[in-house]
Amino acid sequence: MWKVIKDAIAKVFPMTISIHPAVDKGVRTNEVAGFSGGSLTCNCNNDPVVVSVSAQTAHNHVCGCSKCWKPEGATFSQVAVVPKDHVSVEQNADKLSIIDESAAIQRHACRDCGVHMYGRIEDTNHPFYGLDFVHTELSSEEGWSAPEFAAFVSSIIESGTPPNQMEAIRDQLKTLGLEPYDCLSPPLMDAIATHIHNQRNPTN
Ligand SMILES: N[C@@H](CCC(=O)N[C@@H](CS)C(=O)NCC(=O)O)C(=O)O
Ligand SMILES: [Zn+2]
Ligand SMILES: [Zn+2]
Repeated sequence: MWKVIKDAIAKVFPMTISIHPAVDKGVRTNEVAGFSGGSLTCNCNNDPVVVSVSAQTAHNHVCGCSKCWKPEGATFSQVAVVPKDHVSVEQNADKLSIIDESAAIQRHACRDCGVHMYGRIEDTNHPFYGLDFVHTELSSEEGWSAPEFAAFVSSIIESGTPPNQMEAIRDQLKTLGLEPYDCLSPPLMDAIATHIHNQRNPTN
């Protein structure tokens, strides 16, 4: 009974949550044509890890999965991809360690502040092999590609979001122009399925 009342209250008075600081006040589409990257810096005050990204990112999105790094207070991570040959660690590489060696995306995080500096796929058969995952909010440069959609939205429940807030959160994402999906966006899911089909049906 109490749950029914709580759900009814949540419906009438939807709470707005912090999706991510980069989008909470509206998605800023300040992408610059010809933008060619910048530096990502971890949150350490001393000896920060610095990673150079020498290309524009693609498929920027917010991700609700429990594995992607989120800034303090954010419910979603903001994450984009870039060819791995355009990612290099410039300073304090010794502070990096891989969060989970068995994960498809090997997230290289700063041991001191916990920020994930880049996620790399080592499996050459993976659909996204060759792309690194990066959080462009760690850069002071302006011009990065803007987030386009929200991925793994239902997964925020795994990190503690009450299920009765999901409808309001999906509405909040839609209002921001970030279409919510419970996995990746249809074009990316199609790309994954195409890759799998082609692997199973080699032409030569
Ligand atoms: N429901 C899971 C979803 C995890 C997941 O599949 N995350 C996606 C988006 S980042 C992925 O591709 N993960 C691969 C990996 O973490 O290696 C969770 O929240 O932990
Ligand atoms: Zn750090
Ligand atoms: Zn994720």
